[in-house]
Amino acid sequence: MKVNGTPTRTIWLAEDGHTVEIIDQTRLPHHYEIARLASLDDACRAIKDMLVRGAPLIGATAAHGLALAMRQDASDDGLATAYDRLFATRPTAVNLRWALDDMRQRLAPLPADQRAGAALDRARVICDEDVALNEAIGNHGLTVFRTLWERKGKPDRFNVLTHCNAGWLATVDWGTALAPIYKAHDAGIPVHVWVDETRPRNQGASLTAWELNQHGVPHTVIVDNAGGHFMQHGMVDVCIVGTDRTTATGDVCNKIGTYLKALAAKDNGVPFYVALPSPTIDWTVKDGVAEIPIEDRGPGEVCRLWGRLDSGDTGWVTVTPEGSPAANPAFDVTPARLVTGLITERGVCSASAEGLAGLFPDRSAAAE
Ligand SMILES: CSC[C@H]1O[C@H](OP(=O)(O)O)[C@H](O)[C@@H]1O
Repeated sequence: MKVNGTPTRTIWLAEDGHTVEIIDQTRLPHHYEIARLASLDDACRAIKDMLVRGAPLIGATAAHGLALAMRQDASDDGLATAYDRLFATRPTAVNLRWALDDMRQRLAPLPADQRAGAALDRARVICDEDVALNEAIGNHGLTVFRTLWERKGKPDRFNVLTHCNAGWLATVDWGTALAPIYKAHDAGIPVHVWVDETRPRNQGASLTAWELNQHGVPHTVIVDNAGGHFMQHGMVDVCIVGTDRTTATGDVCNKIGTYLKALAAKDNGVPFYVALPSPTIDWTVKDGVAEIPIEDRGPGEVCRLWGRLDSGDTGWVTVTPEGSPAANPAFDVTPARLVTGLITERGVCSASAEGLAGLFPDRSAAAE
């Protein structure tokens, strides 16, 4: 996508041909800053501290982290250590495991002196494939949105509600849940987006709103608790979210609060779609609530907010009393029964084992 009219991605190879540059998402929306990753340590910190975030981008950054690690220590021990350190950064997004497993199985058979080059080549392919997957999701999602909009008589405003940030900032480019929004907007469908702020890290207020501003998409930032109210009043035509891990049976793990949005959508007859690139499917898991590890990011994100102060400086504000405990599960699981459909790069299917097996017979069979 574009930033101030200039095409860009969220992660790219620096001019030196081996270090990596990223958009530092902890500084948005008030500062657009580029950070450089030159080592395995840099890549681990970028993922853990959420300079980069979003399941596909976490995977892409981990792939580049392995490539940086192979320049430092391409031995078998070096590969194992890099895999383990990157894997330990964040537990929920399955793209992290997918990318690390993909890289390891390609690097392990190689002589140590070939690993750094091969890792960089593969990391580039993972990034390019992510862009293609997401644009395909955008195209399939456009068809869903156009059908819904036409069924409503082509109103002069087509209201889409989204949670967290599953835009191009969560991927290498295009995004997943926002890709259909961009495609619909560009196709002339009068999209308006209700942007859930998404406490505690405010990925919606800080990142989705920033993205939509950059692309000129009409939107309104709302508190997380307002979505059900707008649905009750007929002001939401469709919900679309991303996912960090979707099970082989269609249970969807996503940012905390997604489950509550899906419950409200079900209660109000609002279609609830999930944008799902196939590397985010965990074919080894069937019961999302029981089996998906939910990251706990600690009380600090609940007790403090980062933003621009009235003075114009940016900084932290504490919003809870000293000594009040806080709980901070970063994700929840929406059962498949609450999901209208999964929008994948291969098309749209029901949130079910049959639906996913129908689109991905090769992957489903391999997981049996
Ligand atoms: C397209 S994946 C986006 C996904 O990742 C976000 O989590 P985080 O910002 O903590 O990495 C959120 O769950 C989004 O839906």
